[in-house]
Amino acid sequence: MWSPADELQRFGVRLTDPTLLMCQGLIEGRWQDPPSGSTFPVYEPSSATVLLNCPNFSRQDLQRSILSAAAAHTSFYASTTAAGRGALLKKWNELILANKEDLASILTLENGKPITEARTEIEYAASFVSWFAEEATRSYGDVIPSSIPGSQVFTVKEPIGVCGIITPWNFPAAMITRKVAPALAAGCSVVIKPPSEAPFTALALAKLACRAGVPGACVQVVPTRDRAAASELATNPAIKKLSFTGSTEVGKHLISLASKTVKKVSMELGGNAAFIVFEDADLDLAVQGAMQSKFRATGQTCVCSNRMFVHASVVDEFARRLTEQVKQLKLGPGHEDGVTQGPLVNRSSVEKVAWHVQDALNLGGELVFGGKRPTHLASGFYFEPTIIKKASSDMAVAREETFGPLAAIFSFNDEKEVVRLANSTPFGLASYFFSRDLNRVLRVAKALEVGMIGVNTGIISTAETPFGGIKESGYGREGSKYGLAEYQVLKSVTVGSLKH
Ligand SMILES: NC(=O)c1ccc[n+]([C@@H]2O[C@H](COP(=O)([O-])OP(=O)(O)OC[C@H]3O[C@@H](n4cnc5c(N)ncnc54)[C@H](O)[C@@H]3O)[C@@H](O)[C@H]2O)c1
Ligand SMILES: O=CCCC(=O)O
Repeated sequence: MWSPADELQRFGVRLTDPTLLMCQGLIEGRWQDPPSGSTFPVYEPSSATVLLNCPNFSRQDLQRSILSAAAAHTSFYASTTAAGRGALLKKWNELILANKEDLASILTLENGKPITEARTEIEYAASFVSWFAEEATRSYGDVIPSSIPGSQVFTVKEPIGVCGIITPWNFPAAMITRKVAPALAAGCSVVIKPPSEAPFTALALAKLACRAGVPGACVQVVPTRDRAAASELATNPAIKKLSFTGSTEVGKHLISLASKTVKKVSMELGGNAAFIVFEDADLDLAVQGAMQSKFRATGQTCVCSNRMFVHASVVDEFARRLTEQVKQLKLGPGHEDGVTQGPLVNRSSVEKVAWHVQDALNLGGELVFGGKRPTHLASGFYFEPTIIKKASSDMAVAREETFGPLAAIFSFNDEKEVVRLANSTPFGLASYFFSRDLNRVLRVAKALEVGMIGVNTGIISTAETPFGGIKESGYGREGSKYGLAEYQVLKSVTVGSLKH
């Protein structure tokens, strides 16, 4: 009998557990097809061919999913302790790690990232599950001395209810677990609308959650390509919390929809990270940080450095050393041995990078490396890792995130000037800077208007670090000791008329 996993053999991939690849949604606790029979194609980015067709659910399907998630939430919370939910998450974490190779294979096929990076993402995704397995049991309230004689005040934290989860394609596993794990830890149920470019990793993760013992109706996954249908998660009154990761444009639209029913909202939106190299920096460390923060996921992360500001006295040497490193990158299909840079996710992403490069060159930028689509990989969504010097504020790359492998190098002369340039964007997600001067480190860290800063490092993403932005990069924090509260409400209880 045909199974979706058979189709992967066309791409040279065999899963150890073929049942992880699901071409159905998980609704009302059951794996099912859309009543309409509708599907949409999901592409394999290195060949630009159809990987598989995914079920395309409707607004009505989302409505029944939300209804059943509401009933499931009530019994889930009533029948579990915090320790019990922690145990379910621990089991889920073990299953994710035990199935890392299959999950990474599915992720690479739908997203394009190299298999080594996909394995790292699965470990990163699992780290949120194990983190919140522990946090579940550390959700403390307060006892507050009352100003009213004979009264006592205490607080409890309760699950907010059904959560709508909408995630992007660039981290098909980690963006799911960073939201679902704290929601389940708090005792909520979730309805997930996975990215239509990469829905199969989310479905596989949900399958493992069910195997771990999470009730299917508490972790529903409803793929759809219909944006109007997906917006049900922002409008339906039974959804009490909307957690969205994606572009600022879509985030703003969803905030306005969610405001009609005053939902609690978390928004992890776009960035435009500055990466600053001061004259006193360790240049080799700065180049290493640039490689980590620029070329991870082929430049398609919200925390990717987008504008590299390098002090004029070291800019040529920095560009030379960066070019040496970029020459070592191997571009190709994610499943091929030794590949370090995969394709972009789709054609429009390639067009955006090509446009940013052309615009920079038209406005006086100097091409140092790359700059075009590679001719030997013409069939996929590829763009060469690219370095441009002499970037300036009038270029598109200065205003918008490229979301691709373009390192645009600007030069600067003094600290105040570069801090002003770094902050001159509506976005405020992440920044990086390199300096050996402790006073400068503290001064600049204070002055940068972002939610996350990397000092002398290009890696800032871990389960224990609060993840999130300010300004138009959003609000709310994921991961860390703050992540659980996003899925809880605080209730205060005043007990009066106490007799002594
Ligand atoms: N801050 C963060 O943590 C973070 C993390 C990853 C990505 N991002 C941002 O995400 C963007 C790239 O991802 P993308 O292209 O998938 O973003 P996107 O905003 O186009 O889509 C994100 C998700 O929203 C869905 N969606 C789109 N329109 C919708 C609508 N009208 N109603 C309901 N759902 C809708 C998409 O199908 C997808 O699942 C970048 O801007 C990136 O910076 C931010
Ligand atoms: O793309 C944004 C998320 C990436 C990360 O968690 O480091």
